[in-house]
Amino acid sequence: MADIRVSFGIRRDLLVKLRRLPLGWFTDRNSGTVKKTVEDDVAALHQLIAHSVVEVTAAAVPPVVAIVYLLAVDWRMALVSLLPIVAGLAMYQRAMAGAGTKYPEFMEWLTRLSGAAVEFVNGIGVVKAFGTPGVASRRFQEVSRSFARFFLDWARATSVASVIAEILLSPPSVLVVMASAGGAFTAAGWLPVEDLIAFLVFGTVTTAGLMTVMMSVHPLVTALSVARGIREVLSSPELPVPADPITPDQNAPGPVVRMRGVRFAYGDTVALDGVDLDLERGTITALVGPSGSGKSTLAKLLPRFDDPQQGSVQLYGVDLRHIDPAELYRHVAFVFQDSALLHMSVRDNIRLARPDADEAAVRAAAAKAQILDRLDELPRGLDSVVGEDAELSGGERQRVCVARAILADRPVLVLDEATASADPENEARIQDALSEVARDRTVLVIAHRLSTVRGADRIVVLDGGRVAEQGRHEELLVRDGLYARLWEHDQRAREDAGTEMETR
Ligand SMILES: Nc1ncnc2c1ncn2[C@@H]1O[C@H](COP(=O)(O)OP(=O)(O)OP(=O)(O)O)[C@@H](O)[C@H]1O
Repeated sequence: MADIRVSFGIRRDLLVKLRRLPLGWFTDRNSGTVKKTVEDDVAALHQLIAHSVVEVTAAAVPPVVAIVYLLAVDWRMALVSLLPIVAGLAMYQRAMAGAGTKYPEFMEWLTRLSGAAVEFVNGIGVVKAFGTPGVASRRFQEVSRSFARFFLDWARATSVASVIAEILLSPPSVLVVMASAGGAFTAAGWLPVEDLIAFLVFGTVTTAGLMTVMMSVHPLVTALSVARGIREVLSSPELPVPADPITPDQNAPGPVVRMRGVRFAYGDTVALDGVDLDLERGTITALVGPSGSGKSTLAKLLPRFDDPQQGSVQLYGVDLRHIDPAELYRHVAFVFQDSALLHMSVRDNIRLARPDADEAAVRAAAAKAQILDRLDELPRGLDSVVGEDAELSGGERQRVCVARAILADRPVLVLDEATASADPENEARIQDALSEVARDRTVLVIAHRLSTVRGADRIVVLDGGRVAEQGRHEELLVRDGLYARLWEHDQRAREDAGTEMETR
């Protein structure tokens, strides 16, 4: 019972914590890692509390009693009999040296290995289509090879010591030592024969029990590393929640979103360096810029994935840090590349924010997101379940997320345009979906392909974490700066892709 209470308590603390952590914390970790901590790791701790502790205690009692008894019978003989055990434990200690650091590393390798395996399996479709099996399996092979190297080195370093430990601690070795020492003691007249029998009978108890104790050390080491992981989650810094939250007024004059002097760094990497940005009511603002220029970092500050280290992000003139998070999400919706679909029907996925939305509203949102016809083609239409019979491409999944955002009907939307499936038809659909979404809304879109956002009200070009230039498409082309270069590059890539399609 105690263990169930403890596991339940830890899980509850973890879930409360997860609700308070900034969304940015989750983007730094994949959902597998979070699940592992909450479910698997807590289960491992349960295993420890429920089983290992009891097992270790139960296994330790007989040898301790036997040793005390033998010491009482004849302390000199008892000390001699303990020699192989002391030597065995010393060897074992040597074998386990470094396990405290090696074990977490071993667990990390397992996570990496399963990640690479999942990637490999997921990529099999592409492999079949393009016929380059070597490329896809290479990463998996590399990871398994490095894992094998790590494991062999570790095993080699410890195997001799652990084999000697096992031999020394095995009942036959103890018996051999006891029989020869006991024989000598008896011959010298130091030990009566009946006491020698007591030694031979109870002597093996000491080592058999110790072996069980040592077997249980393995789950103990696991549990310690698990406990470390859980502690790390529980001690991660939370997003400060305002004591006296301010409710923003949607009708406040001025821009809907205002960023001033925003600076954000990941450790030493400065991602944003003094960014000023206004999002005017009912407009689409496109963020463009070379890879790594800070687009995602900037966009994620608006739904408060993290707080900037300097400067401020305001919604209707109120700093996000003064707005209650639940209130913030009544105003701001977001669709990022990794926006997840849940394991439920497509319909329930779309109406996640409004579970009572009727069929007409769900279909209207899907139509606006340019995904309705595709969903109707699924085996069970909108009843099809994601992960079962609703097989959707990356771009399609994202359009389902857009439908969800449309139905949620928040006045501000942050959208990271899908990089996947860049075919012209998809592109046209994204553009249509965007103009639907933008009706009466304030939209910030990260554009990976400039052609989808040439109609945006304002294009903000980021470079090295700063706003390099901003304006409408035509204005920026005339300036002949970074945007003009990116545009030219984009056009050339499209032409090349077009030629490639034709020659196929
Ligand atoms: N979680 C993170 N930890 C450390 N550095 C990060 C992290 N996320 C981004 N960065 C770094 O911050 C900088 C800005 O990254 P960001 O992802 O915002 O750029 P981006 O313009 O969105 O790039 P892309 O177009 O490739 O998605 C880059 O130097 C990037 O390497």
